[in-house]
Amino acid sequence: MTEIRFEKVWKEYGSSIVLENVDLALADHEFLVVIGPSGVGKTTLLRLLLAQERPTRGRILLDGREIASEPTADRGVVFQRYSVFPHKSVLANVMLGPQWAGSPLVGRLFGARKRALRDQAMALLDRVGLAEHARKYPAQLSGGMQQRLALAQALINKPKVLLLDEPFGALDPGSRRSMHVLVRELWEEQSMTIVMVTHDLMEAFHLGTRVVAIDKVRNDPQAPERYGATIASDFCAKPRIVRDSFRFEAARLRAAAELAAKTPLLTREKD
Ligand SMILES: Nc1ncnc2c1ncn2[C@@H]1O[C@H](COP(=O)(O)OP(=O)(O)OP(=O)(O)O)[C@@H](O)[C@H]1O
Repeated sequence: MTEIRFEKVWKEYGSSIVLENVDLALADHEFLVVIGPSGVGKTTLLRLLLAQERPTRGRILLDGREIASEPTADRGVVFQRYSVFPHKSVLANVMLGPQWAGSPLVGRLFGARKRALRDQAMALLDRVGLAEHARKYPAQLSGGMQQRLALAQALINKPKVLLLDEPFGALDPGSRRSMHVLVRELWEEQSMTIVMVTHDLMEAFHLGTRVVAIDKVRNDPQAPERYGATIASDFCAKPRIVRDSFRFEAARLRAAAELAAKTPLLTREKD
């Protein structure tokens, strides 16, 4: 069970308000996609969930408890790029997190523990289609393969929540499609909650069980930092049985068209 709750969350940097009064409740095993214009605060929302940032007001609860002030293994993350270590082999990249967690002083495990971790990492690499590339280095992999590696790296800790920050943004359409399938399968198999940021509206509605748009509902052109962004619309595709029905498909297309009609909301660049 993993429930996430944002309660009147604000994030301010000095006098600049990035997020204001964000209220959001996520049920267990939700696949939430967050969309919104560039610079509005989507990554900030993810960083708050990761505990890389603290709310300046309000609180974030994970299963009823305020989230730890340090990032912990129950939340994995995949960024658009650069989330793998270039000087480590594919296999070593996947083993790295648990090695540091199991041996904080030297970052290495030995004997049976190391063998068990290696088996686990190889099984995961097999699952994401990289088993035969285990000895290669990230620079020898395609962009799509590097993102598969980043996924394996995040999943080795069995996170309750997987955070994806535009994970497919740099991929060609073919790699994107195969990553969509993989992420949906992993989400089903591992019963995780996923929170993903994307700029791609169709991707959002294709993958998510729920899509929220964040934007500034109040705006002061003279002082753009005076107001923060909050949840501007929330499309919930539930119950899940409806999700795959024609009725859902019609609703999904309608909602996507409505949001697309608000194109300025999604394409407006930061002033
Ligand atoms: N550490 C920080 N100090 C000050 N301002 C910050 C800090 N981190 C983020 N911001 C500001 O917060 C705002 C939101 O940034 P954020 O990266 O969350 O936007 P985003 O919606 O993810 O943008 P994009 O879609 O372009 O990636 C930006 O105006 C950014 O300059």
